[in-house]
Amino acid sequence: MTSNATQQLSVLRQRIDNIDAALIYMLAERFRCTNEVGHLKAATHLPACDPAREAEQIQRLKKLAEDAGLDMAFTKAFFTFLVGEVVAKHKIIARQNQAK
Ligand SMILES: O=C(O)C(=O)C[C@]1(C(=O)O)C=C[C@@H](O)C=C1
Repeated sequence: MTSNATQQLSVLRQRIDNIDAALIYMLAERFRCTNEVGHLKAATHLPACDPAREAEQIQRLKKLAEDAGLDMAFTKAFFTFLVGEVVAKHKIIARQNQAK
């Protein structure tokens, strides 16, 4: 590898590290928010999962992904994985509430 290529790789990796840090902080903030939703749902006996809301979110994300030039299949898979984690956490909160 030339020293120019090494320098370019280093600059790109620094950008990647910054983006990863932003993603981690954004995800943590999203989970803090969904944690509040989980407590609200448990207290009001709402189901952990809301398929109608998820369908709306996927439609919205489809438009955002198109505009941003992000692959829709990846976007949907990532969203499905993320919401699956949220629903699992909602269910844990609901069980903890029932045990009180
Ligand atoms: O909005 C809700 O009702 C949530 O529980 C949050 C959330 C999400 O992570 O965006 C998670 C589960 C639901 O099925 C829909 C959306």
